[in-house]
Amino acid sequence: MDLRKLLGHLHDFVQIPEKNIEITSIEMDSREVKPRALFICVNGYTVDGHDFAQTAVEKGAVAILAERPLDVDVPVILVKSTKRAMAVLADAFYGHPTQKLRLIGVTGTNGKTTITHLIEHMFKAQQKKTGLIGTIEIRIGDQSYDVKNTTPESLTLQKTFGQMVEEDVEVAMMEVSSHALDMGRVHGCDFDVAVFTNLTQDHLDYHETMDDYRRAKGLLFAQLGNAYYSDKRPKFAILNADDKASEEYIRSTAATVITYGIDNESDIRAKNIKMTNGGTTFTLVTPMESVEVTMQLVGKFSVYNVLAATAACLVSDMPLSVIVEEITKLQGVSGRFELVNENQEFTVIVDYAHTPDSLENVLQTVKQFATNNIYTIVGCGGDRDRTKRPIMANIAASYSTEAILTSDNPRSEDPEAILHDMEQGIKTDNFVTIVDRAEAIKFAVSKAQKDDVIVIAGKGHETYQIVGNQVLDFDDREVARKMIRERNL
Ligand SMILES: CC(=O)N[C@H]1[C@@H](OP(=O)(O)OP(=O)(O)OC[C@H]2O[C@@H](n3ccc(=O)[nH]c3=O)[C@H](O)[C@@H]2O)O[C@H](CO)[C@@H](O)[C@@H]1O[C@H](C)C(=O)N[C@@H](C)C(=O)N[C@H](CCC(=O)O)C(=O)O
Ligand SMILES: Nc1ncnc2c1ncn2[C@@H]1O[C@H](COP(=O)(O)OP(=O)(O)OP(=O)(O)O)[C@@H](O)[C@H]1O
Ligand SMILES: N[C@H](CCC[C@H](N)C(=O)O)C(=O)O
Ligand SMILES: [Mg+2]
Repeated sequence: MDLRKLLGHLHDFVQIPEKNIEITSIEMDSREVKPRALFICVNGYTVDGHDFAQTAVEKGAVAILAERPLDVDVPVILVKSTKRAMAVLADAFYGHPTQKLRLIGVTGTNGKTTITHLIEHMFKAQQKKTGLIGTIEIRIGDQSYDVKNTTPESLTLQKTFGQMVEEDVEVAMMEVSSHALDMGRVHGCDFDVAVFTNLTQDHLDYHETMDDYRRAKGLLFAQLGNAYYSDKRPKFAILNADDKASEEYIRSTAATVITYGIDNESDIRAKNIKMTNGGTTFTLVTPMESVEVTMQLVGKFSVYNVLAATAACLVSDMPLSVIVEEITKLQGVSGRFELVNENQEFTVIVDYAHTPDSLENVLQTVKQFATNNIYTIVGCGGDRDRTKRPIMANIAASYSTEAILTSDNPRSEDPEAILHDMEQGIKTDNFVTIVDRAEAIKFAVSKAQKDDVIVIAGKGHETYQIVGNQVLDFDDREVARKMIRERNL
C-alpha cells in the first residue's frame, strides 16, 4: 500500500513524504518487523517504542511513525499521539473491516464475557458466521486464537476484523474494556450496537477514581453514531436501566437508546423472577409482547446478562420467538458458575468473580439454594486495584461459613502482603489464610460434608497462576477434581 495514501486517512497536519513509499505491513513491536513495514513507536508503560526505531529500520522498516524526531535513515512521520493515529491507520490499512460486518461491543465491570458468549450462541444457532473477541479467546467461526488482553490494541484488533471479513463473518461481538477505551484501542471500530452491563468498583489502580472509570466506559457510547464513521446504518445503545451510570450514557450517545432492567421501568424487562431446581424462570416483557422464559442459568445477574443479550439480538432483527427458544438452551460460559462434578456429595462451583460486586452476586445466588455450609476460596490479583482487597474478603466472610483467603495471580507483589490487605476487611474469625491455592482448595474439599457448597472464586477459565514473572500451570477446575478424587480414595 502507498504510505502517502494511508496517511491521508489521518486528517491531521501530517508531513506527507514527497515520494511514494510502499508498505506491506504495520508493526508496533520491533521484534515483529518485516521488510517494508511501517513501524509505529508507542511510549508504553514499561518501555518506550521510540527506543526501538533503529532496530526496526535494521529489520527492514521503510518508515517510522513517531511522536518526536528520530535519527534514522528512513522518513519519520510525526503525529501528536501515535496510539490514536495507529487506530485510524490500522482501520484504513485493513480496509475498514468493521464497516463490513455487524459489530456489537459490550462494556461494563462485570458480565462482558458472558454476554458476548450468549449473543454468539444466538447468532450461531441462526447459522450466522460469527466472530468473538474477549477475555477467554478470539474466535472466528469455530476456530479459536489465544489472546493477551480482553480488548487487544488497535493493530491486532483491526487485523482480526480484517480476517473476519475475509472469512465472511456477518456478526462480531467484542468485549470493550475501560482500559481499551481510555487508550484508544477501539478508536477505529465502527460499532453498530453498544451494550452497557454495570459499573461497580474495579481497576482503581488504573483509573484512580470511579468518575474517571465511569467516563472511560462512556467513551463507547459517545463514539457510537459519531460522524467519523461514514456508513448510515442505525446505531443502538443498550443500557441497564437499573444502573445509575446509564443516565450519563443516554446523554452522551447519538444512537437510539434501548433500556433493559429488572427493578426500573425499561424497554426490555424481566418480572416474576423465580429460581428453580434446574435454573431460573421469569416473564420477559418487551414493547411487542410478554413471554414466559425458562433457563438453566442461575442468579439475578444472569437474568441481567440474558436481558442485555436479548436486546442486542432484537435490534439485530432476530425474532423474539427465536431468542426465547435459544435462551432455554443457553449453557454457562467456561469458568462462570461452572460446576465441578466428580459425583461428590457436595457442590463445587468455579467462578470468575474478581470484583466486589461479582463476588457478592455469586454468593447471594449460592445462598439462595445452599442448605448447608458455604466455603469460599478467594484471592485478589497482585499489581491490581488494592482497595478492593479488604472489601472482597469481607464479602466472602459475610456470606460464608468460612472464607479461605488465598493467592490469585500475585504477580510482582508479595502474596502474603496481598493476603494481609485482604484480612484487614474481616471483623469476624470465620476465615483462614492459606497462601498456596492448591492447599486452599484441598482444605475446603477435605472439610466439605454432604450438601455443602464450595465456591472457588477469581480465576474461572484461567489455566495459570502468575507468580513474579513466572506463569505457572494452574486450573481451579483441575485442582478441585484432583482433590476430590484423592479424598474419595
Ligand atoms: C497497562 C497496559 O495496558 N499495558 C499494555 C501495553 O503494554 P506496555 O505499555 O507495557 O508496553 P511496553 O512493553 O512498554 O512496550 C511499548 C512499546 O514498545 C514496543 N517494543 C517493546 C519491546 C521491544 O523489544 N520492541 C518494541 O518495539 C512494544 O511493542 C510497544 O509498542 O501494551 C501491550 C500491547 O498492546 C498490552 O498487552 C499491555 O497490556 C497489559 C498486558 C495489561 O495487563 N493490560 C491490562 C491493564 C489491560 O489492558 N486490561 C484490560 C482488561 C481489564 C478487564 O477487563 O478487567 C484488557 O483489555 O485486557
Ligand atoms: N451482570 C453481572 N453483574 C454482576 N456480576 C456478574 C454479572 N455477570 C457475571 N457476573 C460475575 O462476574 C464474573 C465475571 O463475569 P464475566 O467474565 O462475564 O465478566 P467480564 O466483564 O467479562 O469480566 P472481565 O472484566 O474480567 O473481562 C462472573 O464469574 C460472575 O461472578
Ligand atoms: N481482567 C482482569 C482479570 C482479573 C482476574 C484475576 N484472576 C486477577 O488476576 O486479578 C484484570 O486483569 O484485572
Ligand atoms: Mg471478560
